[in-house]
Amino acid sequence: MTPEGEALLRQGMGELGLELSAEQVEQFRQLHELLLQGAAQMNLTALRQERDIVLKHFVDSLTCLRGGWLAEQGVAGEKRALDLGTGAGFPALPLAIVHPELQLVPVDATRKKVDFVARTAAALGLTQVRPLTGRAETLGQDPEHRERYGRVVTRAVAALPILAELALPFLPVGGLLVAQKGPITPEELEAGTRAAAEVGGELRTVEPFTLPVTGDARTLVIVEKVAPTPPKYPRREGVPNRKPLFWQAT
Ligand SMILES: C[S@@+](CC[C@H](N)C(=O)[O-])C[C@H]1O[C@@H](n2cnc3c(N)ncnc32)[C@H](O)[C@@H]1O
Repeated sequence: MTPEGEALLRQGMGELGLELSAEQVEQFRQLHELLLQGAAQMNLTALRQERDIVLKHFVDSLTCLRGGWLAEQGVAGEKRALDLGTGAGFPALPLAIVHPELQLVPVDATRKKVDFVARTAAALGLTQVRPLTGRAETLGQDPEHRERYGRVVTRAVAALPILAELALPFLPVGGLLVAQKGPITPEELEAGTRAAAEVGGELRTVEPFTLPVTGDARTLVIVEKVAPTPPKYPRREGVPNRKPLFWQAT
């Protein structure tokens, strides 16, 4: 990472209220390098420019900390958080760098992405990160994972009605889904609210905000689990996407 990249990282994190230690900056530098190496070998991320990686992966990932829904309450209560559809490790890896006390389980359906996340976490010394290959539909029905995570965080994975069905089964009553999204339409929000209710969730808050430095529009959606998820959810692999609850598949 260039000195300009490092300055941008510090500026962006500063705007989120995070002051990075020299060790954390070094971990982000390594993450940047490994991401570029990985992207050269496989289809890992569309972002290749340093500025984009710093702002749209690293800083953007940590916007899930807004409001304290994830880490503060997560640390006080249930310490395990699942990152649903982590891809190349976002938000899990930046989150693990700034919150080493959080036990993180990044999950993705694509093995080669999960292998990358596992190798990268090991290289960065992030021993609390335990990546897992699998589909949320299957893991969410597995007693080893169902209702076993205090928080589910997810960035840029699916429309809210789909996320509700995929994420809520992992939470016990009282657990929270923290969904990082771009701008959200009233229709998606309405369908998401209905879908959440169907699987035992209640919308807590919808917070529009802008990404530091770039000013890009983002939304943080928090759903609380208020009742057990009916056993039929999540439906089998592919169905939540093909036939989303209360929502038209696109
Ligand atoms: C657009 S990428 C986003 C990756 C990452 N969260 C980020 O923000 O860079 C969506 C990821 O979700 C994964 N995914 C989508 N549906 C999934 C499911 N049902 N179970 C597990 N992973 C899923 C895909 O394999 C893909 O890697």
